[in-house]
Amino acid sequence: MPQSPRPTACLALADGTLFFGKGFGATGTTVAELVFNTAMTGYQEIMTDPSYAGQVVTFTFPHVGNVGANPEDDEAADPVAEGMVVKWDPTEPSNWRATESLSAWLQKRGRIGLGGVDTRRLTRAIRQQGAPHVALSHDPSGNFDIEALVAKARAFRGLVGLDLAKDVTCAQSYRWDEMRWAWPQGYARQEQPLHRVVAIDYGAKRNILRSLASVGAEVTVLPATATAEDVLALNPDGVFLSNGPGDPAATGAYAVPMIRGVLDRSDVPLFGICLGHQMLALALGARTVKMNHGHHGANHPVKDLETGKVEITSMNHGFTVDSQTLPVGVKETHVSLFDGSNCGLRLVDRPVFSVQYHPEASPGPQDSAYLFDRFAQAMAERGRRPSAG
Ligand SMILES: NC(=O)CC[C@H](N)C(=O)O
Repeated sequence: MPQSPRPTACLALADGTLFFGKGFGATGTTVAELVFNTAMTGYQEIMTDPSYAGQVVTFTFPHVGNVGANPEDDEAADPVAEGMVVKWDPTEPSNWRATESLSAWLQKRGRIGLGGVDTRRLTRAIRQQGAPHVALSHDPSGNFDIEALVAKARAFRGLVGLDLAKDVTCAQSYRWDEMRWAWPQGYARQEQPLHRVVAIDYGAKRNILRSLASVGAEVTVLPATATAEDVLALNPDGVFLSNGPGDPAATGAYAVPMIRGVLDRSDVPLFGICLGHQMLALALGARTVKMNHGHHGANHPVKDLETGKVEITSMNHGFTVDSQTLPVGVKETHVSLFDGSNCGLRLVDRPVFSVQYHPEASPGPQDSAYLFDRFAQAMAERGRRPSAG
């Protein structure tokens, strides 16, 4: 597609590197951390994943925008990522589910897009600099104050120490009652609720809640700041800790006491995903650290250390659990085959476990869906014990 002669969007990295291209979506300027995502499908799910709060996403897959946007693929009510950077100008949608173009969808929801960028060069910069701070600006006039943009990027504080879960969590508790299955074809599912699950929403993706419902959970979602008393008052069969944005150590200020309270005062199975995994690790006494450029994609190989099986996973994280700090009684269960970083843990003596990746996929492969079954099985086993409940 021919490029407009005058660029209408600009991405300024804090080191002064500039990328110009064609703006789409909303106009304006935003500052954020910049990451790249290698998934070949699912840009709408990625943009609406609440874990991307405070971040702009560069898509390494070159064709983005070609299936438009639709009301079914949202992982949250609105896009949460601050903006997106793509190689080509988004094309008109060509898909039977599309109800609007990517550009119109972003514009209505106040999110900025930049197209026509050499995303391979940009991705190399992200790898070398380690998730740089950026200012992204879309202005149809094409008049950019470059120095001001670079200064804005430099002034951005970054995600370390930032609790963003409180910004994306639900305002009040609710029951998940959508009658849609996480895996419409080819995967076993339960039609009747068998277990009561309390899910703490740090920025939960919808397909996680669907996945819990698919294995027979009646899911009550509580806001991020729920206490152990709030959780235990609902007498759950299992507790779930969701994914979410920001620094786990910051969110842990209120999440860790809740998790500790639940662990100390009950024997309910507990399952965590991504931010939930990191906060469970913190509650057990381990440490989390910021990664260089993180893991964001749908092609990350992970080894299950207990079965020896490799699963291809969906990932989106910029912090990681330092496995060297896992205390006695906590077993590392999964590792990344890309860089050996921790991808899962469990308590040796009770059904409390978590993974760094996204078994609900959306987008991504469904290799790890067995983890939801494992959670359901743990709840069923506890229910069979005479002392349970
Ligand atoms: N997907 C997630 O839950 C992300 C967790 C955390 N915000 C991180 O970046 O590591």
